[in-house]
Amino acid sequence: MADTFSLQRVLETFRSSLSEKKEVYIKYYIAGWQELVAFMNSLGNVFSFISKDVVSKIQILENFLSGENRSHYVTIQSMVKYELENDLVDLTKRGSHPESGCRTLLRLHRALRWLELFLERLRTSTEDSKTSVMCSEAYNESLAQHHPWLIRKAVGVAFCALPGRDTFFDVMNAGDHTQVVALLGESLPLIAEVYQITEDLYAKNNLLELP
Ligand SMILES: CCCCCCCC/C=C\CCCCCCCC(=O)N[C@@H](COP(=O)(O)O)[C@H](O)/C=C/CCCCCCCCCCCCC
Repeated sequence: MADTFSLQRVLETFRSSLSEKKEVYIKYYIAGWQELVAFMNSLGNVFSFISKDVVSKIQILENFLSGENRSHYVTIQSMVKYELENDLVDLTKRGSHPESGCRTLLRLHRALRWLELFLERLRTSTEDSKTSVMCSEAYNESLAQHHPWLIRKAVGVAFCALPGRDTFFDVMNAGDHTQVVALLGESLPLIAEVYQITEDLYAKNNLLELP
């Protein structure tokens, strides 16, 4: 991973995550999240409880990717098939498989929806738009529905420490504001496609509420 965040690289990793058959490569999906975590770390310690959670989930998936059953963890589709066929997923309450690939990836999948909603707000924002408002609106429409009160409160506090819109645009390292907006316009359909493919797969297999 490079030192400085670049929106272009996030776009490339999510683009690489889609196979010709429209399956999602876990390796690149994780790489996209690693880029985003690097960005979040650059925002300061107030976000460390969030990035630690993402890093631990990335680590769980990386262990599957390099473990003895790695051939089943190439795509999200192959992972779901393998874990379901071999009863490796806690479907209704946490039991012998508390850290299955399916439930771990589901947490990142829900966060991807937050990202999509937030970036769409950023893309269409105006000079006086507040990142904290855009972030919390996107959060309330997505992840918040899956988080208990205490987490929602902590996340609300963290949002207040977000830098302004101009800083976000600069940190993306994608040129001037017009170029950033154009790149966001290119990135969002890709992120949305990866999200939708995963959502449909999880819905088809009744995996959207894994404990
Ligand atoms: C393109 C540049 C601009 C955007 C860059 C954004 C970078 C964001 C990077 C990561 C986003 C956060 C991902 C959060 C994943 C949360 C997964 C989750 O829901 N975990 C909870 C449930 O897990 P289990 O307990 O069931 O294992 C866990 O309880 C949560 C813990 C921490 C709170 C997570 C809050 C997420 C808030 C999302 C907004 C992040 C704001 C970042 C600001 C840029």
